[in-house]
Amino acid sequence: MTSANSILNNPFLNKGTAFTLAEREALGLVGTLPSHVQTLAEQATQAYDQFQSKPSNLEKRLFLMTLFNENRTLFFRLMDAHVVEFMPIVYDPTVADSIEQYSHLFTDPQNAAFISVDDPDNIEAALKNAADGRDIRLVVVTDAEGILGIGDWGVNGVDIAVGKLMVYTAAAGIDPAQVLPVSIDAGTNNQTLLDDPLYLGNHHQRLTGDRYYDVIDQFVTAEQKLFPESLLHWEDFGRSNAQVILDKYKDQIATFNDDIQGTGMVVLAGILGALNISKESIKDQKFVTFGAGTAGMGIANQILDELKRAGLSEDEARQHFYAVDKQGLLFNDSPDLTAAQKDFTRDRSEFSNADDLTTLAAVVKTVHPTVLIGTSTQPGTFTEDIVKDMATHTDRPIIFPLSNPTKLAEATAEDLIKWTDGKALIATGIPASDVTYQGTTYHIGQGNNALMYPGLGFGLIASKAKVLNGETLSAACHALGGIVDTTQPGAAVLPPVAQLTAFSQKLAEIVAQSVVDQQLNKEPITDAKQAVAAMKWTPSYQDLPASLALN
Ligand SMILES: NC(=O)c1ccc[n+]([C@@H]2O[C@H](COP(=O)([O-])OP(=O)(O)OC[C@H]3O[C@@H](n4cnc5c(N)ncnc54)[C@H](O)[C@@H]3O)[C@@H](O)[C@H]2O)c1
Ligand SMILES: O=C(O)C[C@H](O)C(=O)O
Ligand SMILES: [Mn+2]
Repeated sequence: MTSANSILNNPFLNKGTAFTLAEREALGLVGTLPSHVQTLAEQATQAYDQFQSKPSNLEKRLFLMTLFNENRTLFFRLMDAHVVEFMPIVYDPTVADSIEQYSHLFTDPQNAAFISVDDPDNIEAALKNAADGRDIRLVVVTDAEGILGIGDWGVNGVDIAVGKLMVYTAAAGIDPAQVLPVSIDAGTNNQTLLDDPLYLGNHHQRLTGDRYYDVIDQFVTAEQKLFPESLLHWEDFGRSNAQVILDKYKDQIATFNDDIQGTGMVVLAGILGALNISKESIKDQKFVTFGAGTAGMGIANQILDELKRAGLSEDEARQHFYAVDKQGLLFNDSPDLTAAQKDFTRDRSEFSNADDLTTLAAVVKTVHPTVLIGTSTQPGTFTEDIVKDMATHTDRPIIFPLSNPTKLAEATAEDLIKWTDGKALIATGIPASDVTYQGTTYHIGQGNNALMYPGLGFGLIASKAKVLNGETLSAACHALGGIVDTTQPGAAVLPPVAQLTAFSQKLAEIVAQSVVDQQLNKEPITDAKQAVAAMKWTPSYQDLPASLALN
């Protein structure tokens, strides 16, 4: 006989006060709940009132996480109704605050799997125990070396995996019982954590080199063995590991790196949206990527792919890029280039002032970019001078300050609109309010991979994709075209988060169709759209089998 507590404490089964009298009778719950039976809608109203009474975003998040820990159906019902309001609370930017304080605020492991590099023999056991018999189709894993732009947060970073998965369910409708957040605790180089007696992770420096990659490999092997139908999503790994890991597994299994590919997709989709507004061709653009790290180079590669699809040769396409990092413009003789950066360097002989190109200001002044992307983690670096300089050489400058969270953004949307007299076509990493300037209201798209990865991932899972390739990524980037009415003055370059559910569904269908068209599905599928519809979970209470009481 299952005890009342094992049902009430199981967030995938629990209905709380919504258990009917008959269910209470059948499941051994009589007398364990107040008498009045509520509907899900009534529970949602009560919970939303409590949510609103919380004084800060972090407290709002803690309240929502309590609900999430207790009752997934109720949590997602509420998120469904308030997605625009909840996104910045459960996800970026408030998730950054919760990560920084994770060890001090800890109350619940949230059904995540915690893998320690000090205990490699138990990797499979950790995944199995955390899954607890659930049919896992989606794993988000982080080692938290590069959380957003706030650096190394060790085991605290598990919250980003939990947060990304919340967005997956809210946006695309993956069943929350089919997902697994995973933390790989490889140690941390964050001295504050190492010095903190309450820090919940391994108190030692990060494991590196072959021993680290061996742990990653053991994790992938166990993950694929236990959950052969799952998609593996990598999040916030460090710059020196993210691309290496992706390259190792991308042709073997269904996997993607969100910071590289998810970000590349949302930026290309945003640029396509911007070019729809300006009526320009992508072949006429000059791209400066400021912050040539994991995201910056993922973006450059996705745009490069688009230029080649538009008919440019590899060499011609590469001429459109100027990658800027700490050293300034990256040249083929710059020291300390990463493997990804080497593909996007310039030759000093192209510039009479090559030695002066050590700052973003000098690069913009010399190159006259039409598109400026920020993934540098350096706040305020898109200065008024730089932006005004850019705007004197192009009619509709495309400017995406994408560094997260809020405190790290290269510029605010409001300043960019003001400095360019309303000409800039903008997307920001975190949500930005509308900007009203000289009688026009400008809507600001959120250039965050959250617009893309739920639909991408769901489409791959629903179509049982063997791998994700460039063809499918490209199809997904073009999927959002037409959703925004770009003829409206002040139109955003990307669709609003308010439509997240609708466009994630469309994206998933396009991704699944691309997989099926290329015969990359592991099992036969006759109708990709139908496969997506069949996989979709909605937050409503299901009848619990009476057999639960007899287990
Ligand atoms: N909006 C989105 O969807 C999205 C997606 C991914 C990453 N990001 C943001 O982009 C930022 C970078 O993330 P990442 O994963 O690429 O990290 P990363 O560490 O791989 O890359 C950051 C790069 O910026 C460079 N940099 C640091 N200081 C600089 C300076 N003063 N001038 C020029 N370059 C400098 C670093 O050398 C590094 O190459 C983060 O803030 C992250 O939140 C946003
Ligand atoms: O997590 C986000 O908000 C986007 C992105 O993956 C990031 O690392 O900043
Ligand atoms: Mn990320």
